[in-house]
Amino acid sequence: MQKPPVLAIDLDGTLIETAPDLMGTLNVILEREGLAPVSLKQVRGMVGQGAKIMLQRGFAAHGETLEGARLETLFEAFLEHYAEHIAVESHPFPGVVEALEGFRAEGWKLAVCTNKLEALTRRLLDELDLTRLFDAIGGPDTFGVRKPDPQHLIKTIEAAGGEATNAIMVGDSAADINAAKNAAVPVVAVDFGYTDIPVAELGPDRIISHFDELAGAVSELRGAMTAG
Ligand SMILES: O=C(O)COP(=O)(O)O
Ligand SMILES: [Mg+2]
Repeated sequence: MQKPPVLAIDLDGTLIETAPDLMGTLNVILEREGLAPVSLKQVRGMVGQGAKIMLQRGFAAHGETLEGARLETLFEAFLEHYAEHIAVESHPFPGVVEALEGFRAEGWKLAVCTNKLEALTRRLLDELDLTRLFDAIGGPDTFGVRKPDPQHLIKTIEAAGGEATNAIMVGDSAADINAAKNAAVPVVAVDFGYTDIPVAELGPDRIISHFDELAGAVSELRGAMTAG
């Protein structure tokens, strides 16, 4: 029997506007270390490779290299503070819930494929009452691989009950687009997320500016898949 189609979706900057809360915690850590806060605009270019890299980028913005034991200590502090402040301002982007409910009604399985740690992802989705929408959640620690490694995407799709040959990825940054390309999964990019490089330069198959454009983009890609 054919497996159901899977929509695998990135979290930060694609499903959820998390930058304000990520910035809040990053700035608490920077202040503790005697450094000035970073702006929301800066943070939007730092997210996508996981919180540890974001923390390093926050220090790099001040010309500081953060590594070794100090990195690990501050990363622990970051996780502790962020877990307690994960849904202060974070909220789904407009149209997310309606669009995803539409896909579910049509028989799609939905999966989150994120470089945010799985426990934090679950906590955030629980707080926003969104966990119910997803058949699988794959963080970088769930399978021990992280985007742009294609295995992160492939294993997440399989955990949702599907297969990579019958799936579509939605994301906001190079990690997402490259993971999808590496897995030969068509990819839709949102242009309102977090990336230091404009998504148009990263070669996604489609670009959308609102979740109400997702169904149209996906059916175009499905048409191309069956035609090809
Ligand atoms: O935590 C991050 O930096 C990135 O998370 P994302 O993969 O959901 O964008
Ligand atoms: Mg993202």
